[in-house]
Amino acid sequence: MNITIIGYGRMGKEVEQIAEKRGHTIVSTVDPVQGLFSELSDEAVKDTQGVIEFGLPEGILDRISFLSSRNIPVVIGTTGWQEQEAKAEEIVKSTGGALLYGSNFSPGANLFFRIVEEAAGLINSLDDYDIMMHEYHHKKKKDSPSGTALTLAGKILENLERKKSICFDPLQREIRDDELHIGTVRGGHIPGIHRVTMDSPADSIVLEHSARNRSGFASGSVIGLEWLMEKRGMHHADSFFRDLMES
Ligand SMILES: NC(=O)C1=CN([C@@H]2O[C@H](COP(=O)(O)OP(=O)(O)OC[C@H]3O[C@@H](n4cnc5c(N)ncnc54)[C@H](OP(=O)(O)O)[C@@H]3O)[C@@H](O)[C@H]2O)C=CC1
Ligand SMILES: O=C(O)C1=N[C@H](C(=O)O)C[C@H](O)C1
Repeated sequence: MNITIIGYGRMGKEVEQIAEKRGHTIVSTVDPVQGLFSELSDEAVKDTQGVIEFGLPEGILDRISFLSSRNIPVVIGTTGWQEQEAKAEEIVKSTGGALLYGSNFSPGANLFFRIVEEAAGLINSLDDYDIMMHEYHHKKKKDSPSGTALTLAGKILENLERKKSICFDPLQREIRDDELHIGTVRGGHIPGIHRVTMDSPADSIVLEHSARNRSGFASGSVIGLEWLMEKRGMHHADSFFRDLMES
């Protein structure tokens, strides 16, 4: 398949390598500084069959609208735009395009989401256990908490009745029993660690997903684009990984 990469930074370059290994061709890159094209245009996508974006949230709805109205399927890994998801869905629906969005495209993290959902559900009847989250990322990361942490938190809130909302730093008060605290740390070169701790007076259970590098994120996004080619509408990575894990 002929692919355009939007956002030619750490992830864009990793996607290029993995896509080529899977037999695809990168026909263009769009990035204000490092791309063959500095912005999305008809010229940038003239030979393109599908797009993978790992960029910044600014202008994301314009890019979705551009691609969807030209019937070019797009996989979006960019995080930090969750409040615009409903609008994106409307755009894709009204223009008849195809979009796959996920805060974390690594198969391991998606397996982790399912394990955490199950664990959160199990402690519904074990009131002694509180639950909390930590995430660690490299110092260049722009959004906080990470998209993955917000996805995980959403899954915990859906499955554990006593948690009703999320809170994160700065924290200058006690945690309420119905709050899920997310601690975020930035530093060094960490590709991404997400930890869920269930803590009781007697013991502590720690579940953790730790990315060794960015290859998992990139390969999931490329396989996600292959999956999306047959589809229309806006899809969440959950549906894609459910298909992958259950096939
Ligand atoms: N879903 C997933 O599995 C994963 C998601 N991510 C997310 O992907 C995003 C990118 O991460 P990463 O590659 O590490 O970040 P980088 O900063 O290395 O790369 C982002 C690139 O996008 C460029 N860019 C900014 N605005 C635009 C635009 N409008 N059009 C095209 N390109 C643009 C940036 O240019 P400039 O630097 O000049 O601004 C930069 O080169 C983040 O949101 C991150 O959270 C990361 C890993 C996995
Ligand atoms: O910016 C990153 O690096 C990552 N971003 C994603 C997120 O915000 O969850 C996925 C992964 O954790 C790496």
